[in-house]
Amino acid sequence: MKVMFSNISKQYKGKYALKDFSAKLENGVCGILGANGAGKTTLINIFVGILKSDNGHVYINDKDTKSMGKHFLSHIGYLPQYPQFYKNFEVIDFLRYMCVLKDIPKKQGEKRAKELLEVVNLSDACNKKIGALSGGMRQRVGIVQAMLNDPNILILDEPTAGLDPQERIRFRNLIAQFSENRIVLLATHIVSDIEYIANQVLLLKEGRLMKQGSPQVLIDGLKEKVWMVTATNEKMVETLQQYKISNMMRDHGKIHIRVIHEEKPDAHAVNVQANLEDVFLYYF
Ligand SMILES: Nc1ncnc2c1ncn2[C@@H]1O[C@H](COP(=O)(O)OP(=O)(O)OP(=O)(O)O)[C@@H](O)[C@H]1O
Repeated sequence: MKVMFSNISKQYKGKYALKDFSAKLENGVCGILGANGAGKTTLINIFVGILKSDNGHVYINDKDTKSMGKHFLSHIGYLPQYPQFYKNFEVIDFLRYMCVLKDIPKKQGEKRAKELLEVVNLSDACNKKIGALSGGMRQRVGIVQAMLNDPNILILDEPTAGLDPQERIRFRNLIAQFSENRIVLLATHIVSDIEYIANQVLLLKEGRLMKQGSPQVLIDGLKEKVWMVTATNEKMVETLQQYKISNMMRDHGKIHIRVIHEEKPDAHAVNVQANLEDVFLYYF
């Protein structure tokens, strides 16, 4: 599978939400990482056809999606940022309903729904009302509905918002599992959602693509730019004012400060291994 975004722009009231966005995606997990308001949802909405761009094109396997008509949707599975569920529906009835909307034949849909519920470990909740599920279980129902039509592009907009750490890890593992032979496009501002599973990361800032690459390539770009400074209270204030700080920890009366800076911030500063969170802070 190949997806190409070509020079996509979108303005709201004269302000760019997305400007000349171009990128190529291939099979695997692609994380779109950006702060609030960076343009992630705008990009996704344009991709799935909810929103029209002012300029630009999206291509799937070199075909312009504008020329693909309804057929385009058979490629797509989509979990929106704020999915709406019918709380009084049982899980299985909701999935049957989604099959109807997606034009999936009854028998095939039923089989697929049950298989997917098993994969996401929700078989036992099949006849539970959606309103009685936890946030994490509801998100898993969301991913099942997105996968019903066996899409080769799965699009997830902030899928782990509101999940506890255990559910977040479970969800992350599921996404990694679903990324075999398909493109998973995952928008988030939570670095840990993609740090370990993304093959490619797109850093989006104020509607523009700042940087793109594998997590390792992005991390390597910060080589010798992340430092550990051990400080006293007095020096801590000075360091906080002067530098970008990615972490701070007090330990036995000392303060360990993680500084992101081009040059050694202090004679005793020690160079440390960068991580994706440092990359995020460096560019934002
Ligand atoms: N319907 C709209 N009308 C006006 N401005 C909008 C509209 N939708 C989005 N915007 C603006 O476009 C910019 C990009 O918004 P978008 O929702 O795409 O960002 P995001 O990265 O998804 O943010 P978040 O992480 O908060 O969901 C923001 O400045 C936002 O205020």
